[in-house]
Amino acid sequence: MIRTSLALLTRNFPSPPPLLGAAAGPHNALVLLSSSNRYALLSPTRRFESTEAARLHEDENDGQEFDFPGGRVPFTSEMKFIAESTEERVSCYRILHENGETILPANFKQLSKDVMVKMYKDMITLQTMDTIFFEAQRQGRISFYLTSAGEEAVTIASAAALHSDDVVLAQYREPGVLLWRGFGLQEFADQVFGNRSDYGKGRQMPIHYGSNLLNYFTISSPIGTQLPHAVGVAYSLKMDRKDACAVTYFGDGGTSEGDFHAALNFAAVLGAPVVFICRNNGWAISTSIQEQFRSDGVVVKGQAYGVRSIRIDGNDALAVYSATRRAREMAIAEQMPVLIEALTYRVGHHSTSDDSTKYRGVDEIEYWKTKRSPMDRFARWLRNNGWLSEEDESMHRSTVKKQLLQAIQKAEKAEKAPVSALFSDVYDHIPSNLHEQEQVLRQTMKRYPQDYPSDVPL
Ligand SMILES: Cc1ncc(C[n+]2csc(CCOP(=O)(O)OP(=O)(O)O)c2C)c(N)n1
Ligand SMILES: [K+]
Repeated sequence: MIRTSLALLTRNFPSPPPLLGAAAGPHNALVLLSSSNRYALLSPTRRFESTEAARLHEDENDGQEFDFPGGRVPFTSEMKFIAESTEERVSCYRILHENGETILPANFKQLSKDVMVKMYKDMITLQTMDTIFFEAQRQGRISFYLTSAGEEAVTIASAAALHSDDVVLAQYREPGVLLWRGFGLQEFADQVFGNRSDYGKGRQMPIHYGSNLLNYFTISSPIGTQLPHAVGVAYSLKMDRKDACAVTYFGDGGTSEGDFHAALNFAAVLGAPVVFICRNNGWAISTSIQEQFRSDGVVVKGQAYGVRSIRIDGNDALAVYSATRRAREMAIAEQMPVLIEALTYRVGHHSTSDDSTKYRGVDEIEYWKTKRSPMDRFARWLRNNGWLSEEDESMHRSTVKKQLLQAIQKAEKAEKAPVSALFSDVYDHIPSNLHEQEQVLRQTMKRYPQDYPSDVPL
């Protein structure tokens, strides 16, 4: 098999790149790795072989259908364009009523109390972090912050459904996932204060968290870049035959980036085990979803790329948890991507640099905050089950608040990373142009000390 494919490769590439190895790829295709880091996919499937049998069949059915790569295509004499939309919108999977009662598939009682209670407590922690860090920014102690308010269930309930080996590539409004995985309050505080203990050594804006230990790629600001990266990660998990998947998060705005479309297609074609989770929260800064797309949201885009998809109520923690768990199982067992569109709402401003009342009504925000809160709904269900008491909840709230204030004090006092850290960690041997830049920076800092922070060690 390998020999045949190598022969094929040699035929198709006049001077093939030196081969480093071969591995089984999707649909038993062979993946050949070359030293130029390119690979060729040699599919053993009969793509363009319109077989004798198929041609005979065509004759038999009077030319009613024909064989075309991908399957048989029926003919029609009716000139019919595919409609730009369907009459009915794609329905939304939900299992928890606003009143905290489940719309019950009976087996739903199988949920673990510990997992469910931790989910809710992490939502409270996230909410507390958001309140305190937001205030710290308003007090001028940190430069920037961005909350997850209104989207606590999407991130925390989905994180709870994953395994720790699954690799997460998030946008920026998903610290809930990191929190679920065990990132500590001190680690969050060190990052937003950009001190020496921050894993990024203060080189990124606040909220650009990352953790090697917790399989969470460091956030990068440009919208959508994490999507093709996630497909690459998933494909590598596939090649290593790992029992894990990649999970990537993004907003509705992110789906207008080319990277979203490239990633979906790339994932479908390669059979990459990746779960795409779109937080459709209604707004991309000041751009509403009515201005973002004309389609029925995001879920319908999956099918066009050959990706199994579901729309869920992102404010129903149980729906998020169960759909993510199932999506993960399918992605790994069937080695394919799955798309989840979670309908939710960004209750807070886009970030501390935004005032969202300039472009949306206060009524709309209030409605989502009070009538459709993901936390209130989930808390009602937990209380109905006798799994959570008001005392537990308020105790957790005050403990977290105290711990976070301590963490902030420590993070604020901690030394910043030295100037040299700006130039390290990318190259093994620092190139000469970076050495020059470092020298120029140091000279400028000496000449204009008033323009540079005094707490950064030289
Ligand atoms: C490539 C790129 N274009 C524009 C921006 C500026 N920008 C930052 S956040 C954002 C909105 C993204 O909205 P969405 O993906 O819906 O996520 P949300 O903020 O609603 O969670 C934009 C346009 C950016 N960071 N990167
Ligand atoms: K990104």
